[in-house]
Amino acid sequence: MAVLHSSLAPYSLKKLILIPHLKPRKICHFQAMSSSSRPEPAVLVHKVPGLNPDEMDRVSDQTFQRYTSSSVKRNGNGVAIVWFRNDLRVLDNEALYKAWLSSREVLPVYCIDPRLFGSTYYFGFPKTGALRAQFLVESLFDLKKNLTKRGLNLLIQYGKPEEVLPSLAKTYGAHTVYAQKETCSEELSVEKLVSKGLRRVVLQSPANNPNLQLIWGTTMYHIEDLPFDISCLPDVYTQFRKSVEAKCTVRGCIKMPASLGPAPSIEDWGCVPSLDQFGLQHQNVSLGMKFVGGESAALGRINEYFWKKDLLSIYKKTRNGMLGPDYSTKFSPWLASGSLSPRLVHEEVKRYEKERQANDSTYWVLFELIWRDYFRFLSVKYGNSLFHPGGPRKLEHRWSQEKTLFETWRDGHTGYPLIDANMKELSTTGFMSNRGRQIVCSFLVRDMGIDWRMGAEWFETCLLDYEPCSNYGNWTYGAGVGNDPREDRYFSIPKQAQNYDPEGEYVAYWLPQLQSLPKDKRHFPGMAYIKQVVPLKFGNAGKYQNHDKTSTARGTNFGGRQAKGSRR
Ligand SMILES: Cc1cc2nc3c(=O)[nH]c(=O)nc-3n(C[C@H](O)[C@H](O)[C@H](O)COP(=O)(O)OP(=O)(O)OC[C@H]3O[C@@H](n4cnc5c(N)ncnc54)[C@H](O)[C@@H]3O)c2cc1C
Ligand SMILES: Nc1ncnc2c1ncn2[C@@H]1O[C@H](COP(=O)(O)OP(=O)(O)OP(=O)(O)O)[C@@H](O)[C@H]1O
Repeated sequence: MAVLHSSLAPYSLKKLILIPHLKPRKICHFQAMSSSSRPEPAVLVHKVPGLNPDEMDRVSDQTFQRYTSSSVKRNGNGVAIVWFRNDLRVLDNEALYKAWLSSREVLPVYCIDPRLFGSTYYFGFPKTGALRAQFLVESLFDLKKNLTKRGLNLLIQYGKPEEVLPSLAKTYGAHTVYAQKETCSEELSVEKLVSKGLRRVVLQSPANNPNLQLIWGTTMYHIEDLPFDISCLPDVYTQFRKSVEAKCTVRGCIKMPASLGPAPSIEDWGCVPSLDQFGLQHQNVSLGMKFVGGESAALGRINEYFWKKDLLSIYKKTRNGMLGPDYSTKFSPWLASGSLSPRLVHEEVKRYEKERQANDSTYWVLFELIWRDYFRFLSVKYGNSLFHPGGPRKLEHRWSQEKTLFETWRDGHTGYPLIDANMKELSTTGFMSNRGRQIVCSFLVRDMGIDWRMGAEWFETCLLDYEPCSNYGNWTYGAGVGNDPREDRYFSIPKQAQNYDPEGEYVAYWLPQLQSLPKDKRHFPGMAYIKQVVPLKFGNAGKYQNHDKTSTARGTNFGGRQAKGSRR
């Protein structure tokens, strides 16, 4: 399978794949592996959230108090395991809550599954890039801290869940493994294997009868509250939104007990791993935004965006921006890892509307979260077709898989500053604005004619907020193979540049060589910049355009899993 980027070669996790139970080297202090022990970068990097550690602790403690109840009573027996997946939080975590209710002791576990550090399906990119891995490490560290504060801890195990969990269930005599339900085939197959592994435990020691309980928890609207059967989910977003808004209510957050302990007695809970244990090298964020992983940071970001800076009240006017932390909520990395519950965001929006103001902007954050729900539910309805070239609509289209051309897009060398700046932001920070994502998607698919799955898989590698449903859902939508009622949604670069970066500030931030140019030349700098690798499909960039068909990058196709892709 082709691995594209020679500098990404150390991503392979051969060591861990060969020795799945490899004991991690101990690094017990987060400082030892965080960027804070490294030299400060020379240029300004915005930490998100921008709160200092004391403020973050205070905000997190206050939010925990608000969503905690002392009146819940536990009435279970024995040991229950919580298998943490993409729900790396304590608040509003139904799997954790149910495990606590049904037991006397809770064992929280996270499995570092080597498959997460393998390759993407068709094109062999790293499945998890270094920036998202760092975000995961920070999230685990924070989860361990928050669980410990509540009388538990987090057992971090190296290996496949289907091997780790049955073995733990047997050792600790657990009656149930609780986990958040996933919806895409890779995760569903792991769920099946875990169930199978637990059944084997029953055969080996019939007194011990552990089973897997999967609990819905990723969306704002609960799947059981939808006003239609999931097989009848409306295909068009607006119909879905109107239907749920009219007929469903968002459930309130689960109030968690103040103490979740005790945990079974375990001598060595282990430490949070460092990046080299995933076979990855630390990547310093040198420009743009550095997101801090974990539930405490997520709660800090809500506080900063809603209450401290009052940005929620102007969200609808700013949300299409591209530069800096303030134009949008930036909740997505925490929502994707489950450090933040969408219901908690909903409840905080409602509290803000009551205590400060309700307007179009406060509503619009919920409107966007409904998009997130929509893509999640679509994955249940459409299954793997979300990942197939023809998408849910099974549309036939001949895509190019030209490697060299794709690489100009991936590396930000297309000759179009708006594309190049966005792609550089993605590889430097693991984030790109929603506006940017739509523009680079349209360019790859419609101007370059490249297979949308190459773009989607590159996003899968890089994004901090990577989440299969939103990523592949948006890519199929942008590529015209999803359920977009508008055919051929083309994003014209000159028009997007004029509307969303009229002064060229964004492109000059990411491409410093443009800073000395007059503002009106920054998007089409002609000879002062790289040659454009392809002409625009609906060009019209007038005198600024510098395309020359002979300069178009041409190269070989990818090896990848061509046959599999093209048969659809
Ligand atoms: C090609 C492409 C790929 C994408 N891949 C992902 C992905 O892997 N993971 C991901 O979370 N989002 C993805 N998005 C959606 C969107 O770009 C990000 O959610 C958003 O930019 C995150 O920034 P924010 O939290 O500041 O968003 P805000 O504008 O503040 O929105 C609030 C929240 O609403 C949700 N949301 C907003 N827009 C969308 C959308 N179009 N689809 C789904 N949810 C949305 C997100 O959870 C977001 O955090 C993708 C969009 C495109 C066009
Ligand atoms: N969490 C995920 N992240 C990324 N991709 C995923 C995820 N879950 C499933 N997929 C994708 O789903 C697809 C499953 O493969 P495939 O389409 O071949 O299965 P299938 O529909 O069962 O195929 P077949 O009908 O040939 O058996 C792959 O493209 C895989 O990458």
